[in-house]
Amino acid sequence: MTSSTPETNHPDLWLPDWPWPEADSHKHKRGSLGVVTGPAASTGAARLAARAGLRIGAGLATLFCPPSATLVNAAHETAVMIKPFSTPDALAELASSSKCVLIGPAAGVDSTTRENTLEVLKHAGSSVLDADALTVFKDQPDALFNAITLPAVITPHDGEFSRIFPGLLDQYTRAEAAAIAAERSGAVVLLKGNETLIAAPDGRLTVNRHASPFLATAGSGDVLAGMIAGLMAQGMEAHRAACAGAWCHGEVARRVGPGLISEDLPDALPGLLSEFYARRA
Ligand SMILES: NC(=O)C1=CN([C@@H]2O[C@H](COP(=O)(O)OP(=O)(O)OC[C@H]3O[C@@H](n4cnc5c(N)ncnc54)[C@H](OP(=O)(O)O)[C@@H]3O)[C@@H](O)[C@H]2O)[C@@H](O)CC1
Ligand SMILES: Nc1ncnc2c1ncn2[C@@H]1O[C@H](COP(=O)(O)OP(=O)(O)O)[C@@H](O)[C@H]1O
Repeated sequence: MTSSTPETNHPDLWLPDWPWPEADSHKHKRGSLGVVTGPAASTGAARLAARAGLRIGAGLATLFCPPSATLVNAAHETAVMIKPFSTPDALAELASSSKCVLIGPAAGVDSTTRENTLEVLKHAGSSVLDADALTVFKDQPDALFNAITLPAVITPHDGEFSRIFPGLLDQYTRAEAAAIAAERSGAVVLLKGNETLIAAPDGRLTVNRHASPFLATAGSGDVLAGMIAGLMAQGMEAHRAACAGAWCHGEVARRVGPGLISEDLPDALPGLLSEFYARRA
């Protein structure tokens, strides 16, 4: 493959397509986001993501959780809704009524996550896969790639990337590796790092350097996945949503600065979004 030169991420690439609500909008029109949680002791990551998705404008955000996790989620959430499910079939039904579903953060590395991920890919309008939803396919990445037929974004860090695309980071530059991964998987691939590469299967390739080292903290990637899923729930195209999510994630991190914990990121979005809103044509 020839050397890939990525375009630098900037609001000009995606702000014209920002999904602002119309005067006659209502919550269902703004788009519904589902986020799958792990079992009772592993629910925080999905909650971070769901809050980020709601803050970035999804009209509805719902945690889809195993019954054992209902109470712990309910005890934490107010605006985010909760729907328990017991089987992959039941998750398929919930996913069918969602414009975008995010699965992976603290989902668990087991056959349940694998089955649930395949149902999400088949039934949700679009999907974002992160963390354990990628790791569970490390022995059979083609099973994952073959299931990607609808718009999807995958958001691996280097460890997760190497599990499903073994060897690419050793043989190629990060930009080339991301581009090959997007072509191979059929998903938009967002390869996280201090420089984040965002590659689409159609060849678009973007690098995001608008970030902060204070993002090196537990849960910040979960928030990023939630932001991207929240934009896709509102109908934003997958590569633009990934670029917009990465830039906004970096910007709110810069605004929070030292002392940042991942909970701070969603709640810093309204200030940034107000500035964007004032700038719209
Ligand atoms: N609040 C919550 O509930 C939170 C829950 N979370 C959940 O925790 C689960 C585990 O997720 P995880 O990311 O910590 O570990 P995982 O991918 O299983 O393996 C880690 C190994 O991968 C490698 N590695 C290489 N590059 C890397 C990189 N850039 N960043 C990180 N690792 C990198 C490195 O190995 P090494 O290269 O050092 O040999 C490292 O030892 C997952 O379900 C997640 O969603 C978190 O989101 C936090 C908030
Ligand atoms: N040194 C850094 N500079 C800029 N961004 C960083 C840095 N370290 C981590 N990040 C960003 O923080 C996020 C971390 O995501 P991830 O590794 O999935 O963490 P978690 O699983 O804890 O949510 C990614 O968006 C990554 O790009």
